[in-house]
Amino acid sequence: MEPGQPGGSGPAEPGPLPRGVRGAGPKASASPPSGAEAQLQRCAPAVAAVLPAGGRGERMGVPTPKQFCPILERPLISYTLQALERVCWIKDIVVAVTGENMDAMKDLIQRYQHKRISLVEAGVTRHRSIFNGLKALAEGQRDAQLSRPEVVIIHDAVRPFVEEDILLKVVTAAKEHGAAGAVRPLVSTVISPDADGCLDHSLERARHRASEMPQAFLFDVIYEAYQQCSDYDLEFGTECLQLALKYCHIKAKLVEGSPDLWKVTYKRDLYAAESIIKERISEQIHIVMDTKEDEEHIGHHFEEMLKNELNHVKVTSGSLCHPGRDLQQIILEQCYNFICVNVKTSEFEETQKLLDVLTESNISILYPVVVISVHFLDHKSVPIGQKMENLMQIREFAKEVKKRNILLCGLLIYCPQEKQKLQDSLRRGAIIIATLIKERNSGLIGQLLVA
Ligand SMILES: Nc1ccn([C@@H]2O[C@H](COP(=O)(O)OP(=O)(O)OP(=O)(O)O)[C@@H](O)[C@H]2O)c(=O)n1
Ligand SMILES: O=C(CO)[C@H](O)[C@H](O)COP(=O)(O)O
Repeated sequence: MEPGQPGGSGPAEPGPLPRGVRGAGPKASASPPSGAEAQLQRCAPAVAAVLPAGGRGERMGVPTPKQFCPILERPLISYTLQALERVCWIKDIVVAVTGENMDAMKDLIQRYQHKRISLVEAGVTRHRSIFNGLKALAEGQRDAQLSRPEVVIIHDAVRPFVEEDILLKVVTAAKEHGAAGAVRPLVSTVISPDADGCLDHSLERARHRASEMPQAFLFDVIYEAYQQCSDYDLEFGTECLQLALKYCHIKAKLVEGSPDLWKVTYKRDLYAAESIIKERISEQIHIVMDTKEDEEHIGHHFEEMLKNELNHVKVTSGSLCHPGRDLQQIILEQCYNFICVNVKTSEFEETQKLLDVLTESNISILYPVVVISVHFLDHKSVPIGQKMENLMQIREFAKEVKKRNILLCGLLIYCPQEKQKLQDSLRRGAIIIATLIKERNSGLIGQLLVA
């Protein structure tokens, strides 16, 4: 499966090529390149990325280094790798990891099927870790799989929301200026204290910027800078752009980045990152119904209700047994939320079919997929005791599919004959569904909620 953006709104589409950047979009790989593309590819620089991931995350205050802290049960660094590897014109991604985390990193690469990754040993400071990554590229290490790139991107492993757009901008600017980096307006004013802890002076906020990542450099420039720089720089420096200026006289081009480029540093940043990811993977819901025949059935009113109530998300619908919108296509679009509306039976036949398709697709490797099996309780239903007995099987199904990162819940909608009361039940059902999808709470799996 091709990884997409971190919780992104769509599949990993290759973007435009930076002027002179070698790329291999679907067109380039499927058919011979056109004249212009071929020329572009010939004069294009090779681009690699170095990700320092050897820190201890002391400010986070937890024993696990923050790059390995789980977000929706997947380590933070995996989201960053996913964001970089979806950019097809980045040829190699070199990650600097400490010896003690090397095996964990290798497992992670295998488990989440990351591609184009090489590992190097981290250094005791961030600059030393980056330098180790650059050396591996310069020397074409890793069994000659790596080659010296023309442009190198440096990006912190703990900034998971980096988009292709900003990578393209910094690489293009680096090609022209020698170095480039993403910046943001300052949130707070920067002040200098004197030796007594009193205000010495403050900086004019509008004239300064916060330096973020990604940054990009002509490889020869940054490698030279790291070779030249002092032990003091390697020990206490925090700014790669400064090294390029100090040792190679290259004035980096500063590029405005998005607010999502912030660095996960404190515990609250993990919660913020989780919220962003949850929001992004909740943008689409697909409804599957076990019949399309009985147009008057309550199931169709419920589908309408969902479409009205969840109007901030894209709601699509289809059936597993009738030709309609192809489920495979929906999965390719990276939909992570499915509602199975069971009209015909009180069994899980249709839900089971849906779970089989989802399991086979591997879509849940990267994000937890929510499946809600909806059932109706009306005056025509089989005796309630029997119905409940059937529905309680959901516990077993849920336990089984949780192993595949699928979160299955049941929803029983009570259907009184009075129209207004029925509408209220359906609306409550829609609200429960919206909450289950938004929260993605694995504590609720296997529960049968009643609306
Ligand atoms: N010796 C180090 C120190 C830091 N980093 C990496 O540099 C990035 C940014 O550094 P920072 O946020 O300071 O990370 P930590 O050093 O882990 O955090 P802290 O300062 O809170 O300990 C992180 O991806 C971190 O893993 C690294 O590769 N090698
Ligand atoms: O801020 C930065 C811009 O250059 C770097 O991204 C880096 O994260 C700084 O690391 P540290 O928090 O260890 O100083």
